[in-house]
Amino acid sequence: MTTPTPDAAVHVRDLRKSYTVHEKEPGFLGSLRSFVRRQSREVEAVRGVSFDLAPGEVVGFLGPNGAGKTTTLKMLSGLLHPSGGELRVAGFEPRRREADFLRRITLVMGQKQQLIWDLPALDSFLVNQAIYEIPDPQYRATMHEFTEVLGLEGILKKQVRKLSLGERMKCELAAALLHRPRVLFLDEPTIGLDVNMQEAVRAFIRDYNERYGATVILTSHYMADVTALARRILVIDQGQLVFDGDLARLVERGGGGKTVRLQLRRPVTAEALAGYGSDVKVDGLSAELTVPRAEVSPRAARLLADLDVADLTVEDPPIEAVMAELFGRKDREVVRG
Ligand SMILES: Nc1ncnc2c1ncn2[C@@H]1O[C@H](COP(=O)(O)OP(=O)(O)OP(=O)(O)O)[C@@H](O)[C@H]1O
Repeated sequence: MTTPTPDAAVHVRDLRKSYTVHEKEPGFLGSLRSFVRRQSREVEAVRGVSFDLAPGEVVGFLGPNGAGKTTTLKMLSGLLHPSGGELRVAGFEPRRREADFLRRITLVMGQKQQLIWDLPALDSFLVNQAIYEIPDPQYRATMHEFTEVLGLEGILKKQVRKLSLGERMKCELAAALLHRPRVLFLDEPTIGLDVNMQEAVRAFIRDYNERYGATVILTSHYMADVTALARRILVIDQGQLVFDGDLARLVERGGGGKTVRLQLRRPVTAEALAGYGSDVKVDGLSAELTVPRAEVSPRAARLLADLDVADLTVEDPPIEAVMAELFGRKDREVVRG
C-alpha cells in the first residue's frame, strides 16, 4: 500500500473496475439457452489508473466513448466499489460514503437529474438543505450568491418540468453545490446546452473554484469547456491513462504539425502550395496547409518570400485532432507532460 501524497485532495493508485456482463444470444432459442446456462464475461472498464490532485486544482478528464471516465467518477464519489486499487478523496475512502465525505463532495451528471420534476427547483434546494444540514444563514448566503452568478432570478419558483434545458442545468448545478463541496466531479455538465449557456456554466464553475478553492474533475465532449477551465489534462483510453500533463504539452505532443493560414493578394493553386506543406486547402484568396512543428519558421519565411502574402497566421491544430491522434496510438504508456 502506498502512502497518499500529503494534502492531495484526490489520491488514486492502480484503480481498477471490472463489470460482469451477462450475454444472451438473440431470439427465443437464445433466451432458452441463456436460461439453462448463463453466459457471462468480464469487461475491464478501468485498468490501473493512478493520479493525484492538489486542492484547488481543475483537471480536464478526457477520453473517447467507453474509455472509463464515468466509471472512474462514480468510484471517486463512492457510487461504485473499485475491483482493486486505492482511493482517497478529501482524506476519505469513498466507498464508505460517510456523512462527512458526502458533505465534501458532489457529483454532477449532465445526463441525469436530481431535481424533483413536478416541483419548483426551490423545493429541491430545501430538501438538500435538510439532507446536508446547511445552517439557515449559510443557505441564504449561498442562494444569494448562486442566484446572482447563475442568473436564477425568476426561474426558481417554476416547476422544473417547465424549465428549458439550460435553466434546468443551472438549477441542477446550484442544487449540487448548495452544501459548498470542496471536491467536484462534473460529468458532462454542459451537454446539450447552447453556446451561451455553456459559457454561463463555465463561468459559474470558474467562479466557484476561485471562491472556495475547490478541486474539480471535469469531463466534457466540448473542448471549449476544457480549454477554458483546466490547465492539466488527464486522458484515458480503454481504461488506462495515456496522458497526464499540461494542455499545452498535450497539443505539442499531438505532433501533427501546425496549421498555417494565408491571406493572399494573388491567387495560387493547391499544387503550387504542395511544396510548402501537406493538407493544402485553397479557397479563392485564402489558403491553409499543415507544416511540421520544427519547420514552421523556415517554411513561413519561404512562403512570405515566394508569394504575394497579405497575412500569415500559425495555429495549433484543434484539440479534437490532437486527441484523435493520441487515441490512434498503439503505445499505452502514460505520458506525464
Ligand atoms: N453497468 C455496467 N455494466 C457493464 N459494463 C459497463 C457498465 N457501465 C459501463 N460499462 C462499460 O465500461 C466501459 C467504460 O464505460 P464508461 O461509462 O465508464 O465510459 P465513459 O468514458 O464515461 O464513456 P462516455 O464518454 O461514452 O460516457 C464501457 O465499455 C462500458 O460499456
